[in-house]
Amino acid sequence: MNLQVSDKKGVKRWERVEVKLEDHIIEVEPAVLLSQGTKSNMDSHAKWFNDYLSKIGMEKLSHSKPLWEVHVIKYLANTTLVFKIHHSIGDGYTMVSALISGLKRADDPSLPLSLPSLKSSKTEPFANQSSSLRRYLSLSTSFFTSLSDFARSILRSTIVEDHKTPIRSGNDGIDFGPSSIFHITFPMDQIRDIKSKLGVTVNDVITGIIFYGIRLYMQDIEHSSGTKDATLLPMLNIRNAKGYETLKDIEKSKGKSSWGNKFTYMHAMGKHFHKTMRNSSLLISNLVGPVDQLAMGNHPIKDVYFTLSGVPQSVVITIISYMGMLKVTIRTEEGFIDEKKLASYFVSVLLYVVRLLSKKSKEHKRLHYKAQKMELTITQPDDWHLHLRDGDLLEAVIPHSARHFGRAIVMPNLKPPITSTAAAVAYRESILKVLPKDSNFTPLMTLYLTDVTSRDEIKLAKRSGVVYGVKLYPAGATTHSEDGVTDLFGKCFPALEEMVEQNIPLLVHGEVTDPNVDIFDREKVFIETILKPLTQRLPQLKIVMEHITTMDAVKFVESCKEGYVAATVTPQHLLLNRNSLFQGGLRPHNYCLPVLKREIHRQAIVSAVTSGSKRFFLGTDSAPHERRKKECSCGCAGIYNSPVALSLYAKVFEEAGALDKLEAFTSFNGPDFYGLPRNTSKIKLRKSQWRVPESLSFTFGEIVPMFAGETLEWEPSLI
Ligand SMILES: NC(=O)N[C@@H](CC(=O)O)C(=O)O
Repeated sequence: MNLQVSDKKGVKRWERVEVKLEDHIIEVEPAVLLSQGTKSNMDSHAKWFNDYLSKIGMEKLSHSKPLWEVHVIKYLANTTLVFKIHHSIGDGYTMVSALISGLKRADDPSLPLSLPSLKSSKTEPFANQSSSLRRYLSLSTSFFTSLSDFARSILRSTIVEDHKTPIRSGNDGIDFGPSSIFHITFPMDQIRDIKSKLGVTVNDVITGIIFYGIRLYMQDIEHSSGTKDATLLPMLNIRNAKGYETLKDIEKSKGKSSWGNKFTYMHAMGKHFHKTMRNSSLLISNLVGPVDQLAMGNHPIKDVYFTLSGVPQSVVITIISYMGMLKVTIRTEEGFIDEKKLASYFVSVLLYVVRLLSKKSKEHKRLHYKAQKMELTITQPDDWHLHLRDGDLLEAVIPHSARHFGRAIVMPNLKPPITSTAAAVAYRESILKVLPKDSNFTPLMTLYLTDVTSRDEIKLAKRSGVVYGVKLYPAGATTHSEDGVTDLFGKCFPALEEMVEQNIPLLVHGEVTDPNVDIFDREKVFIETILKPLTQRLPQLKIVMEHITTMDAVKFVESCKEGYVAATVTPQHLLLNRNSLFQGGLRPHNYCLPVLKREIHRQAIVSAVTSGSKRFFLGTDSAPHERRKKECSCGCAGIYNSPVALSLYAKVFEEAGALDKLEAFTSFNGPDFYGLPRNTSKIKLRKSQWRVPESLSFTFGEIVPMFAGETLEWEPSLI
């Protein structure tokens, strides 16, 4: 082993020295520290381990001995080895080769290791299309893959410094400052599937996902950062090796790859490189690891990852594949990055790409279907979230729902609210009384949950046969929610337990009411602080998360057990983003609660409903308010969409190339979740243009419908 020494003239050279193992092997006993552990040993170990990595990352290797250390950490039955190796000894490829040389396959030590392919695939269904996704993914790496481009980028960032952004603090001393490390794991199959569909490389896919995720994160933290300079420095495997070589082969240079730090060698401007790193925002490095499980002696290796320390960036991303999984390790400057949020963007982007591609492949089949089908016949839909109001307003709006929908879950937020079964029965009578003649429309009633709703009331509701859900309005969240819940986990808990017994779903307006929480974050915070604990405490409770508006809600619903948690989705949250509130001026008729969100959230919801998942179904949240109550200094929240809802849902599914999924969303998933029979009658959606009226006039005043004055393409009619 060599040690770097300087002679009298200060010239540096390597000198061979004897290795004293005891100077390099450091045994650590975290168990001692764990005696002061907090809530659970596992958590405190993870925290301890993170801090330990941060600490050893901050310590420079001693130059009085060869520049490597192995830290041996024993925790319960597991042993973790941390190899800390100076970059002058070798680059990642060399080091992993060296490591692998001493290891064998866990299943059969006599078999050679297999590596996944890095090359772009031959099967490229979308490769000939000018797919923007493909261009985007390959652009993000090919930008750097030619040496001249890379050199130019190095020169550029040697001189020009990136802006300070949510991913670049620009602080001095990040290199050896404290850091946090966290991981995300992606299945390689998913990455490979994207790679072959787009005809790009695995590197393209990974870097594309990370680059896009980073941009979304930046914009989320500070919207204006979307236009700021942020240079991504990918240090991808440039050896193009077909497989890992043994240490001996590399040493004898028998192999195609030579020992050493290839990365620094390739970029002859090594001395500029540190500056380049300092001026740029993000470093990504990836390695291909073996597909098979490795073993050290008789001990199978569960997990492998690597990271870089002494790097002057606030975010360093290192990636290695192992046993069919891609382990992404994200090392961040401590206290500067919201790592959970960053990780959730990477996951969301991956899911988004997967969905988009699966839709695209189905689109091929559907093109024919779409061209031919100028008329769709589907089972009559139901509306699983509807405000019918009472009195004149009820009489005015009921024909619009009754015309096309078979049933509707009728919201109880009247003045006063429908808090008892007796009130629900009476409200139902008044709805039936004003139904248009010959209408088969069936109102499904709901109770308004309050802090005093009793177990007996829930039992009565079930026995009545007309109540199908209990609505949770957090007090003060939306229109007529003043009498809503203030103590869900306390005063309301017996009623919730009874709902489990009676198999009555809880219908949730999912927003916190804390005025200190930004209005655009209220759904997300509600999920974290209310819904997640609720599903943990009452896993058998059926929950419908009403009118979801965010990617977070999609992820939450998808993470829950199917059949227990579902969501309704409105036309406005599928078609509009928050820009629609301010287009050319304030747009009160696009104001509803939960308020419209960013485009990325809209896209996530569209992907979710058009994916064919059974967890999402139609709920218009059609909420009529008189024009004068919307166009005033403090306008009501609520969009009136009953007359246009079906046309708009059809538009969304058509644009997503998913018309074949429309019927399940409008007519199957809802009754299946509620345990009710599907409708037997049919409706027709004809592709013909019709104009939405500017407003609807009644004796008491006007209501402005959603998309007033606009032309829509799908026209529904009962058969
Ligand atoms: N959606 C709305 O913005 N308003 C609804 C109540 C609700 O569902 O939040 C209403 O009753 O007006």
